[in-house]
Amino acid sequence: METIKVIVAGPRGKMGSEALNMIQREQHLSLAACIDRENDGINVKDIHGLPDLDALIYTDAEACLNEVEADVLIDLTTPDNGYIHTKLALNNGVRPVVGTTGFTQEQLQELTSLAEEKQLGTVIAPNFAIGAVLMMQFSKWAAKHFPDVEIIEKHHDQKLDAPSGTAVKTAELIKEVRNPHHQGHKDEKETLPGARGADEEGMRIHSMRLPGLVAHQEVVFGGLGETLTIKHDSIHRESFMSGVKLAVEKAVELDTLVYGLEHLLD
Ligand SMILES: NC(=O)C1=CN([C@@H]2O[C@H](COP(=O)(O)OP(=O)(O)OC[C@H]3O[C@@H](n4cnc5c(N)ncnc54)[C@H](OP(=O)(O)O)[C@@H]3O)[C@@H](O)[C@H]2O)C=CC1
Ligand SMILES: O=C(O)C1=N[C@H](C(=O)O)C[C@H](O)C1
Repeated sequence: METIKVIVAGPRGKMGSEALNMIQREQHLSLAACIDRENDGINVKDIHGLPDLDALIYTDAEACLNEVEADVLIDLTTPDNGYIHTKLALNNGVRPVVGTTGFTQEQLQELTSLAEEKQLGTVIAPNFAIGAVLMMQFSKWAAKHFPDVEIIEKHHDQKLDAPSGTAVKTAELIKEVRNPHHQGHKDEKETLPGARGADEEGMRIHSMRLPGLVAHQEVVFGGLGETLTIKHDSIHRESFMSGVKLAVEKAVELDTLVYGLEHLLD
């Protein structure tokens, strides 16, 4: 397999540092550069806590994507910056692999059109953990039989977006098989606003944020005299890295945008 040259945006972050470790472990991946918010021009290996990899850090994303010869950008930053980086990558012939969540539907549509226009493989995956992808697929299957469903996602308290990208994607998959309808009593009233969570075509989504959590989701279905709970827990961010690696390998073969890792699995 040819070496794939990768730029990582957000190298000091919880996910970005895991991605650097993964690149260091994989012989067919090499780090071409990093996009960070500080330490312009410094080598990655000179930053305490980051792996011993030879590549310059850029604080100017545009300059990095313009100057550095790279095949793929892995973006693990924030919703606003991730969107800007993805557009810059596509406009500079670099294939984006995006784990960053919190993009709007309009942004996703715009990026889909841009990837198609440029014919550049792009992977945007709200969750790279294989177990989470299965949890979402199982939930879509269950919703055919149990149309009353609530999603409870639980994350660490540094998370910027709510609901999580995974919860949004789960709801989208369920909506493909579930007819919109109100859940709960027709005269139900919230005495504390928000008590029933977000309302997505009648399906409720609840977001919990606490220190100590990593990334967890339960999809609870209710039927006559029974409930079904489909649950996934990421207890370490290593759980996402086999999916990131797969996305990088597939991005260089694709010529359109793929939204969700399920499209890359057998
Ligand atoms: N798809 C998936 O499987 C997963 C996705 N995620 C998503 O990945 C993203 C990152 O998560 P996480 O690692 O936990 O978050 P962190 O806050 O730990 O990391 C984000 C990093 O991005 C940096 N950053 C912010 N703006 C820029 C910029 N303009 N240029 C370069 N770097 C920037 C931050 O720097 P600073 O510290 O200076 O602000 C920080 O180091 C989130 O959107 C999260 O939802 C997370 C886990 C799994
Ligand atoms: O911010 C996180 O941590 C995570 N974000 C993604 C999301 O929004 O779904 C994936 C995973 O849940 C971890």
